[in-house]
Amino acid sequence: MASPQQINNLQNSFQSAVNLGGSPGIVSTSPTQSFMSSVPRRVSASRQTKALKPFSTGDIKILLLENVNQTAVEIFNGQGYQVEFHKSSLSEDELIEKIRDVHAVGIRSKTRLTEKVLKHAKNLVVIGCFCIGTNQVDLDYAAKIGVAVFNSPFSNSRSVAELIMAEVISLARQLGDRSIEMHTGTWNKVASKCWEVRGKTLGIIGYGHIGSQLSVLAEAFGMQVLYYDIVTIMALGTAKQVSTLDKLLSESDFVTCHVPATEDTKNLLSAPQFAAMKDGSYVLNASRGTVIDIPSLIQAIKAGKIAGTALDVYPHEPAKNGAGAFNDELNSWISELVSLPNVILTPHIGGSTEEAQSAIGIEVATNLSKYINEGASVGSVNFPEVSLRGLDLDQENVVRVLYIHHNVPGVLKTVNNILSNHNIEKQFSDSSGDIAYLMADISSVNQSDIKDIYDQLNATEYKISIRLLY
Ligand SMILES: NC(=O)C1=CN([C@@H]2O[C@H](COP(=O)(O)OP(=O)(O)OC[C@H]3O[C@@H](n4cnc5c(N)ncnc54)[C@H](O)[C@@H]3O)[C@@H](O)[C@H]2O)C=CC1
Ligand SMILES: O=C(O)CCC(=O)C(=O)O
Repeated sequence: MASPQQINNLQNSFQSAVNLGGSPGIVSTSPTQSFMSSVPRRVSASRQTKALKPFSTGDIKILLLENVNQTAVEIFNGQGYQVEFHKSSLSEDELIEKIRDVHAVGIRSKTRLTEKVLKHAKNLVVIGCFCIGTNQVDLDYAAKIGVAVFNSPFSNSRSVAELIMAEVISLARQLGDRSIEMHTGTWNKVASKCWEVRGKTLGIIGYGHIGSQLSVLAEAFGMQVLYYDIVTIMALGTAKQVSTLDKLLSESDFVTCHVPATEDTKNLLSAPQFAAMKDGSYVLNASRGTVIDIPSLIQAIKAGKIAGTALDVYPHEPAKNGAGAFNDELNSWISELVSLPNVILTPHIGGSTEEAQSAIGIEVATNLSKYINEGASVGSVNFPEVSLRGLDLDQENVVRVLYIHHNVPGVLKTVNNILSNHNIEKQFSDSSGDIAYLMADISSVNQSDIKDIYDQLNATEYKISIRLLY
């Protein structure tokens, strides 16, 4: 586990890598019982900017599920937030109960934050997906209720790429089967249908962060790389982009999926696609369980068309670790799948390495803290990206207004009218679809003005949510 010093160093390098300014101080969400409490301000030694801090950070409650890395827990504790940590995901009913009062929730890929669940969140400001995929969250609904969602777009990409590379070789050499045989006392020294990967073609569907990392690794093993993507992407090394999925399928010895879960990628590989593949080729999936039609894959393996598969993700996955959790009640075809030769199954561990988890913990917890403390939404996946530079140390009586609103004409006029008794030091506004986000630093604000500003903004017809930081 990383030491506090290592976490500090990693956090510092993360901050400078993403070039996020601002103060590391303590803040809260909206005026609550501690709204007027005077808390000493903390100041960043390095940036010399004023820490925004409206009221006690003890008010900020963070719910962390699915064994989010301890680096995140330490960052949140360091901010003075109240952290509730769970190793596994929760049932929908438990989640609804727990999400009611929290300001932030941190999840990985299992927890479904649906409209039904989010409707029960009364204080929620931000969601952290401590992973790459965000399909488990209703992003549009979250934006609609003014909740920003952050993820970690690439901290585990290398880990996934390395796992896939290991599986490509394992499938080619039937390592899974040989190992299972040895565990049951069977010595089966065979070379038939076992291959080197050198000179073979790897077909990558989705040439994003993971697909492109994998491309480099595969070439280092002497493989040729083809990729198919819906956007034109510059090839790394001597990889070649192909214009159709069919071309990739018909020319590849190994086909691996690295696309997000969307309506378009649902059953991207099904019976017709398996039929289009080379005889004796292999299929790998470490993206999402919806991307491959597994019953059709089972038929293609049984027919001898596909020589093996490595799967890390499934349409339904157990909520927690434990014996017996992966069974036909979860997905009706599991016993059929496990009975087939050269099938490597892993429990969604593509991104599960110490390096990836620690980096993800730091990245997402830092972004969440910055959003809670300063309102900076840069890097959010469902929100307009807005940030303001930090306040100077000597600026007194300054309030930062965070106003999330419907993207309709007339808002700026109304809001600036409300703020017009004060000096607007700086202001930034951006929109994304129906949602817009305005940040403004206003000066010459007395403590007694704050509640009045809040009430006036709260009464505007366009408002989705408001926070005032000072
Ligand atoms: N097994 C695991 O533990 C992990 C799984 N993942 C999954 O892998 C997915 C991919 O991750 P990244 O490479 O980081 O994402 P990325 O967003 O960097 O790349 C995805 C690529 O897929 C392409 N794409 C989208 N729809 C497509 C379609 N219909 N056909 C072809 N290409 C399409 C995009 O244009 C993009 O280039 C994630 O969305 C996540 O679901 C990510 C990390 C860990
Ligand atoms: O590690 C996890 O829980 C999820 C990994 C994953 O699938 C992702 O990052 O999208």
